[in-house]
Amino acid sequence: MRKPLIAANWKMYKTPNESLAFLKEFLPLVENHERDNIAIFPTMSSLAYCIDACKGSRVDVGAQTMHWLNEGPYTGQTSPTMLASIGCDHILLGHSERRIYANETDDMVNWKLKAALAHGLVPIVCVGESLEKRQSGLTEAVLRWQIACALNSIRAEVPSTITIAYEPVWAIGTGSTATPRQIAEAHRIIRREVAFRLGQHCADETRIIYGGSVKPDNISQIMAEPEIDGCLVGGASLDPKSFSDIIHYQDL
Ligand SMILES: O=C(CO)COP(=O)(O)O
Repeated sequence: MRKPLIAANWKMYKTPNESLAFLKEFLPLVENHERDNIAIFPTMSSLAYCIDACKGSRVDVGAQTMHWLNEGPYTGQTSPTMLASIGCDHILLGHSERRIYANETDDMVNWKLKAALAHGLVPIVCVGESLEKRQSGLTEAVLRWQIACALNSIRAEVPSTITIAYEPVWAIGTGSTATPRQIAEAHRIIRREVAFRLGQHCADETRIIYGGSVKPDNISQIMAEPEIDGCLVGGASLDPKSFSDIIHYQDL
């Protein structure tokens, strides 16, 4: 069935030296951890160093964004070919901070998802409603729309490599985590939409993870919901001990 994924999104934190110092402490802490997949998403400048440092470990490494084309006159961009060529195997797509601050549209997320699948990168597609949309009763409409756009003209593949991250914008970096019930409800909406687009079999295999103020002290309640297949952690993943505690939540 769906093996959980616990992932760290480091956003714009950590120089290469700081990333390597993190890994030096963190990798021994998760050496024998087999229950979950583990991934880290460092900044572009740390990516190649982290890929090298994680070789032979249980930790996968991905980029936080990419362009959808292989090359071209696009200053500042990195292509899927370039990521694959340095051994990068995961890619975060459509994070709300990219949608808000880099004007990433639903169409771009769809193009990037197609490019990721074509290059064998494991995509994590982020969706989630703003506080305003939730308060207007539009959570379901937003989630269905974002999923429908992201999956537009994508063919179902079994086994499915697509992971969806439900990240309500109002819970990111705010300390106000969504309740396990709210998360489970959103995950059911997402899975129904994936089933509608790609078929039930594919939807059953699609991992849906949660992100938004996940911490060592709330991870157990979140993971207790069977709908929740893992977490995407921001702030609390920057410290090796804290991220390791999140991963080992069942053992603490
Ligand atoms: O955006 C997130 C992960 O992608 C969540 O960030 P925080 O865990 O800092 O709320």
